[in-house]
Amino acid sequence: MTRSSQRILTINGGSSSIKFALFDAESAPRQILSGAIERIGLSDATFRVKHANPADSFCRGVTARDHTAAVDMLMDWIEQDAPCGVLTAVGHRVVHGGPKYFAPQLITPEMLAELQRLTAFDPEHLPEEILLIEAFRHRFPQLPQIACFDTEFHRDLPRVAKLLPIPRRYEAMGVRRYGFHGLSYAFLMEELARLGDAAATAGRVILVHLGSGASLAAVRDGKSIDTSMGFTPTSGIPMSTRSGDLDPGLIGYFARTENMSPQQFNEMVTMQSGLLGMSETSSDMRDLLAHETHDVRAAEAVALFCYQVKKWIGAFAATLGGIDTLVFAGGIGENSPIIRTRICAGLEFLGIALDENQNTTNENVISIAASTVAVRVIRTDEQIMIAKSVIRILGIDQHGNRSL
Ligand SMILES: Nc1ncnc2c1ncn2[C@@H]1O[C@H](COP(=O)(O)OP(=O)(O)O)[C@@H](O)[C@H]1O
Ligand SMILES: CC(=O)OP(=O)(O)O
Ligand SMILES: [Mg+2]
Repeated sequence: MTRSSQRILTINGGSSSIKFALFDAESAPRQILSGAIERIGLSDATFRVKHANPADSFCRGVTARDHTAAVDMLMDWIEQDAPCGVLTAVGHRVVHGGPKYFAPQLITPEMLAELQRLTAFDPEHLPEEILLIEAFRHRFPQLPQIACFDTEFHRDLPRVAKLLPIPRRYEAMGVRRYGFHGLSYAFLMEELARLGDAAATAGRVILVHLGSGASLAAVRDGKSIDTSMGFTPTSGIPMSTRSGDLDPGLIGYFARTENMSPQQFNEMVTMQSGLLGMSETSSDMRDLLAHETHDVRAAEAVALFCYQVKKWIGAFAATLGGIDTLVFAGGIGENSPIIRTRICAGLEFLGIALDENQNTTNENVISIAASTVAVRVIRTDEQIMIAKSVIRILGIDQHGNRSL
């Protein structure tokens, strides 16, 4: 088979979107296109593709009433229209692997059965991710599929950061802190190393991933030593629609006063809270920034978000014994100077000082030269991390040939 004809598809399935990318199947994968089906389940769902060749790029309204319809649409497009070549493998981001799965690996029927069992660990991500894997298996039964777990980066958290202060017996059932956004964090650490930031291998780094889901990681000498998300991705800082950490007493309070069931509580803290819950208008940070001057709810949502991120940076500075490098990533972290300014305001005592000109234009380094902390903005890329794992696991060489 010729070098250019083989492709790897990477998939990042979320609760209302399927993001994907196509790569050349080569030892150093090159992205050919990226795309997404978004707003699945809503009347204004879209299917968009971004390709180096504008003629192959598009964004169109589609009917995608659920994930089954959306993945069928994606597979039809791959079979019929995509500048796809021969699909060699599919790599999936799988948010939770529970206590059993961390390293990227070939998806087997046994793993799928175990992931089904684990859906209680992450009912917001796993059911859709399993559905996507099953759909590809059904349509392309010979195609190898690889799972890349978001928990791997935090696999060796120190014991004190893994434990939950609840009765000990639950730990044996896998109830502990895991941490997520690991593909993004692994990419950021590779980028730091590539940029020659010494803290990437020997130093104290705080990674701040602010997307729809958002979390922070404290990294010492290249290893995650704590992270803001725990047992599920609902914990930590407030997010687009997730609450982040809450007083556990609320569960009993709402059960008594509102007759709220566990399912309703879960729905509230995952889908109706965070920026959306506080603002009562939007889960999108851009909307809130546009309305904060005339809508106190938007202003308070933004203020609480920045305050919580600042608090976690302070906590992780204590955990690490100081900071050498602070990295902002994710849709908010990469694109919003005002949010970065508000988060960093008052952190001068830690050695963090932003260069407002550099910050305003989203430069790679946004701290002043005299700042003892290098503050960076890095465009994260979870898809390339998946593609690299697929290539490694299938033993694909520089000519696109598989050895495994
Ligand atoms: N220029 C911007 N200013 C502020 N927020 C932004 C900007 N661009 C994107 N965002 C925010 O980024 C978030 C989405 O981040 P992203 O990493 O794309 O999410 P996902 O986790 O779904 O991949 C949204 O809240 C969006 O408002
Ligand atoms: C782990 C997680 O929160 O993922 P996402 O940001 O895609 O929701
Ligand atoms: Mg995300």
